[in-house]
Amino acid sequence: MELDRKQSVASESAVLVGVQLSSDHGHAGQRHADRSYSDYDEEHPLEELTGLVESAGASVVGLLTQRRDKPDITTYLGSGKLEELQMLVEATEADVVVFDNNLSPAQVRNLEQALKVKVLDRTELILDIFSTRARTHEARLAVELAQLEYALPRLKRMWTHLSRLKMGVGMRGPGEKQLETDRRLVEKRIVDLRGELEKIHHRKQREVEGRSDRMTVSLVGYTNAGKSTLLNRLTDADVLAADKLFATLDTRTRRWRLPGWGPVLLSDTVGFIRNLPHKLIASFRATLEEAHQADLLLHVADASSPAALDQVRAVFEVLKEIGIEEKNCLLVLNKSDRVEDPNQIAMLQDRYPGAVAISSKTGAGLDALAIAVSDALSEHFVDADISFPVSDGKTMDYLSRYGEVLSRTYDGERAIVHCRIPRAYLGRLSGAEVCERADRPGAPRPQPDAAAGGDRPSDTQALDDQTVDDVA
Ligand SMILES: Nc1nc2c(ncn2[C@@H]2O[C@H](COP(=O)(O)OP(=O)(O)OP(=O)(O)O)[C@@H](O)[C@H]2O)c(=O)[nH]1
Ligand SMILES: [Mg+2]
Repeated sequence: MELDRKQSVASESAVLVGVQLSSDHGHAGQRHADRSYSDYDEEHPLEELTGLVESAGASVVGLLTQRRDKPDITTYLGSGKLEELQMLVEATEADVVVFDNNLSPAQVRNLEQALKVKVLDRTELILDIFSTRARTHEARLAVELAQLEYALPRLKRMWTHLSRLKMGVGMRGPGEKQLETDRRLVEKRIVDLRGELEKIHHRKQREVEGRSDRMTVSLVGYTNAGKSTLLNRLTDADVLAADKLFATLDTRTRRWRLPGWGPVLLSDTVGFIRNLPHKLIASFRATLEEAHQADLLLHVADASSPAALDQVRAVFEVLKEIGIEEKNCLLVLNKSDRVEDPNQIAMLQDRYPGAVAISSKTGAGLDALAIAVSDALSEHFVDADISFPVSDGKTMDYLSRYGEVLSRTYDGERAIVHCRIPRAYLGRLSGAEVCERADRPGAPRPQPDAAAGGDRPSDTQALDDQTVDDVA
């Protein structure tokens, strides 16, 4: 069933509204739904919303902000501010008003009546962006579920929309009976979608578990931080990276040959955002399965953003919400080439010791990143001499494919291969003798880049990168 929601904002002109609430107001019920503003927001209150609106294909023609203790129950804004907004909408001939806050169905209805244009809140805007980006079957189902769950309490309003559009103002809307039928249809579809997504999630769980003998690293982070660009850079993948919020909605996994260690699996994931609607996170559970089961999370942050600290915090919050905050996690400060304030990186590293500064664009810092990842994963690897009959070509192939072969010697009929390989892979070797080296010197150090800010480690260049899981 397709809901004719008419909520897409593509190619429309938008006025943006942000209401800054005192952070400690005790307005139960609405408190959690509202986004909390930070110091950064006070300076650039609508910058992120502008990015979202532009990513949705609309253009911003006006901005309006207000500070309030708590939202007005009928229109969110105070009455004086609402008049100001009416004038702004008229003057700019805007098609739509987008709120940075989350609105109740009644508030949207009242605002639309007063303003005579479509009104969207932050969640609806994010859902709109997601719906235009979803490519895979799974992502489409996840978005549809989130949209319907959002729409259910708002069905009446949608009908009002349709009646205005199709029958003209003043015509009678649908009867209660029609509304009830629709509500039941939507509820049924929600149940079906949940069931279908649950099945996909189980399938995905088994799929990811099936790879549990491989080292897996997941890229997570704020939307637009550069996760896909980093994946592309490290693995020669061809994943869409774009200066848009929520460019990636589907997980991709590629093989990354970690210099000195051998290949690990690297996965891209959907970006996070402050106050990501809870239902949306739940719908994308299957997509986040990789991150759930990863041996290491690379938390990619845009270090050049003035909001970097807030964004890092927001990502940690979402990780907590989806139950994976305790994971082994390495913070990656990306876009170092664009950082203007020389203290910015130091400030972030001070706050998050061990964070690695890189540029996915120029390749600077990728050697240090490889070392940090090797260090973080080193407990999972063995450094060993593996001996097997010379005639056993299969074992040789296996070691070259899954490990990092450092030397090969022969002793009569036996080959002895010095190799670094994930410990879990050893179980697959039959007929080979494994002698672990006790004096393992920690994680191996790849050669430093020739020039600072130069190219990525040469070891990653001549790879047989392989698509492990292309869900497109
Ligand atoms: N200057 C600079 N730009 C970068 C760097 N890394 C990524 N970008 C740019 O940042 C934008 C976003 O990059 P993506 O890789 O799509 O970001 P993402 O984290 O995958 O974003 P979503 O999929 O939307 O969550 C693109 O325009 C990239 O070219 C970097 O190191 N330096
Ligand atoms: Mg991406």
